[in-house]
Amino acid sequence: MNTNTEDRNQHCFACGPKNPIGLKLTFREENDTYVARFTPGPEHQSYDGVMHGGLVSTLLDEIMGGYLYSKGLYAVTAKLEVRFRAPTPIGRELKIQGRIVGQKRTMYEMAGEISLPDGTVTAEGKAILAIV
Ligand SMILES: CCCCCCCC(=O)SCCNC(=O)CCNC(=O)[C@H](O)C(C)(C)COP(=O)(O)OP(=O)(O)OC[C@H]1O[C@@H](n2cnc3c(N)ncnc32)[C@H](O)[C@@H]1OP(=O)(O)O
Repeated sequence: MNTNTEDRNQHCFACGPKNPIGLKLTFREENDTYVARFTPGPEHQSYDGVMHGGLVSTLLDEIMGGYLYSKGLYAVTAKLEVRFRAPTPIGRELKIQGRIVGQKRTMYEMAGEISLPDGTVTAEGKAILAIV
């Protein structure tokens, strides 16, 4: 683990600006929801034209964990559940959203969602994050 606080998380696969093969997500908060947008390319696919399910899970993991991190809470994912409702297509802008659902002591229950410009939800996430 990198102990240099200046450099910490700069190589995160999902959001690190210094990761040359990362997704380089950026975020904003809207009405108690964390939001990012990402357009997957051919390098992110599994079957032809469909985003890889592991990367769909990465987007959901990041939006939920990143939201807590943005609030100054350093959390790790203790549990992640993904429901793949529809194929997530390559080449269309995805809206990724995450929010806090509940909290018990150091455990946060989070929810996430990925949707297409027409509002179709392609994946939903539920996660338990542990503050460390
Ligand atoms: C910019 C940053 C954005 C980051 C977004 C991405 C985040 C990530 O992907 S982080 C990487 C993936 N995650 C990890 O590597 C985490 C690895 N796991 C761990 O570090 C530990 O297992 C950790 C911290 C989650 C829990 O460890 P520890 O505190 O020792 O707890 P543990 O002894 O397992 O459990 C204690 C209690 O916590 C609760 N708990 C632990 N895990 C869970 C869980 N998954 N669900 C519900 N409750 C849980 C339970 O009450 C448990 O008691 P019991 O075992 O009796 O049910």
